[in-house]
Formats: sequence, C-alpha cells, structure tokens
Amino acid sequence: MKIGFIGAGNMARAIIAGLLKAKAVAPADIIVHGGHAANYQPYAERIGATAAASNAAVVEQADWVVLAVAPPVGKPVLREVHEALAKHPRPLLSLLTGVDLKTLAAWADQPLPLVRVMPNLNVALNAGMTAYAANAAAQPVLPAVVALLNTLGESMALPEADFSTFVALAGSSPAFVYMFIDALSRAGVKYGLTKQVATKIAAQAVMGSGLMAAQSTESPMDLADQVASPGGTTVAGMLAMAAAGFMPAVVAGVDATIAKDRE
Ligand SMILES: NC(=O)C1=CN([C@@H]2O[C@H](COP(=O)(O)OP(=O)(O)OC[C@H]3O[C@@H](n4cnc5c(N)ncnc54)[C@H](OP(=O)(O)O)[C@@H]3O)[C@@H](O)[C@H]2O)C=CC1
Ligand SMILES: O=C(O)[C@@H]1CCC=N1
Repeated sequence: MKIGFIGAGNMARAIIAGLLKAKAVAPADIIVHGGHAANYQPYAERIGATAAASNAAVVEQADWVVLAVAPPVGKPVLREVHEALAKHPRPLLSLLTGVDLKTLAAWADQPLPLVRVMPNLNVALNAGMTAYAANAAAQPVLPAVVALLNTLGESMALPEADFSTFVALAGSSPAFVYMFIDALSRAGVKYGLTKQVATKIAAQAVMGSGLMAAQSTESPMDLADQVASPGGTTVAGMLAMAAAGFMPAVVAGVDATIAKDRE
C-alpha cells in the first residue's frame, strides 16, 4: 500500500512518523511532495521515503492520497491535480480544518472516494485522537482507512457537524495542554526547580492523569475528588485555580477555536 502526501509539514510528518513506528507502511511506500523542494526532499531522504517531483506525481504513484496542506491551499492544489486524479481516481484523505466533504467534492470536481480525517500531532507517538467522516464513494475503502488510522492511536467516526468541536478538543488541544504543562512547570521554577526538572515532573503528571482519565469509568471530577484529601493541599489549589477562572479560560479557548474553524 503506497500512501502519498501532498504537503510534508508538521501534520504529514507526524502521521508518517506514526505509520513508520507502527510498521504499517514501508518507508519507500511513503510518497511526499511539498511546497519547497528544500524542505521535502531532505526530509524524504532522511526517512527513506520517495520524493515525488510534483503533486500530480504523488497521485500517479500512490494508492491513497493524503491532502496535508493549509486549508487555503487545498483548492488550488486540487485544481492542479485534477487531470491526474481523473486518470487515477485515488481515495483522497483530507486533513484540512474547516473544509467539509461537500466543499472538498466541489473542489475535486469529479466523483472520488473522499475521507475527511482530523488527527492530532500525537499520532507521531501512536497516541493520536483522530476523527473521520467519509462520502458514499469511500465506504468500500473505509474499513482499510480506519485500520490504518488505528495504527496511529484512537479513531472515531464523527458527524461532520461536530468536526469544529473535535478540532478544539483534539486537533488543537495538544497546544492547550502544553500551555498547562508550561504553566505548571513555570510555577515549579518560581519555587526553585530548574525548568528542565519542573517540566519533566509536570509532563509525567499530565501523562499519567490523561491515561487515568482515558481508562477510568469515573468522571474527571470524581478522580479529582480522590486526589483532594479533606482539608488538604489539592482542594486549596483547585479552589484557587477555579477562582482565577480556570474553567472559563479553557472554555473561552475552545469557543475561539471553534469560531476560527467555522470562519
Ligand atoms: N498541525 C496540526 O496539529 C494539525 C493540522 N491539521 C491540518 O493539517 C493540514 C496541514 O497542517 P500542518 O502540517 O500543520 O501545516 P504546515 O504548514 O506545517 O505544512 C503545510 C505543508 O504544505 C506544503 N505546501 C504548501 N503549498 C503547497 C503546494 N502548493 N503543494 C504541495 N504542498 C504545499 C508546505 O510546504 P513548504 O513548507 O515547503 O512550503 C508544507 O509541507 C492543515 O490543513 C491543518 O489544518 C489538522 C489537525 C492537526
Ligand atoms: O492550528 C491549526 O489551524 C491546526 C489545526 C488543528 C491544529 N493545528
């Protein structure tokens, strides 16, 4: 199975890293083309992937094509590969935020199996959270696509109406979590830890808590109650964070992310 990537930036590279770690695809069966040869060629060489000379060549050489460019670049790129896709009607997996299947079909301007895929950068460690939605033409290939996505972490079918919310909760949220880790770590620095030590402590605590929240049948607040001993340190910290607007700050961030996705 040859997987082609139009765009070889952060998200494409994270997916490719996850696929290679899972040994789901052989390096030479990864075909990439990007905006600038100076970026994608050395990258392809480094990982043993195939650098294609053009976006059309990606379509010609790959079995499936992943559209991994910035959303505004999607339409011109699909125009550029229109002829190649007409000759080789490959399933197209789009990572573009804010671009639904209907828009994608209009841009493709020909009947194609289309899968809208919304991953997050944690796919690089096979710990991603990915949503997908597919058109009717993609249904026969969908089980194989989902099997591939599942090598990258968890995946779920999602109604397209919920994609903006998913972007905030999974696509963008690693950045929000890094902000939290940095804030926790910085507070440790305030009390004399080095940034390196403080970040290691904060990141490991967040990782364990994420694992616990993902695996437990209890709600996050039930889990928090188990941490917060009566009259103890944790409840004092939780109340101070609540008073400083922790939850409204997080929800405001999600609101802004969703609004941007829907622009
Ligand atoms: N980053 C993330 O965490 C997530 C991103 N996404 C989505 O994934 C997509 C890619 O995002 P991301 O990887 O972060 O973006 P990047 O900016 O990191 O990568 C974009 C890639 O597109 C390439 N490119 C630009 N113009 C063209 C062109 N005409 N033909 C082919 N390739 C081109 C760029 O090449 P060059 O740099 O050489 O110009 C670069 O390799 C976006 O639509 C985004 O919404 C979805 C979920 C999460
Ligand atoms: O910030 C962005 O627009 C992309 C989509 C989700 C994560 N990164």
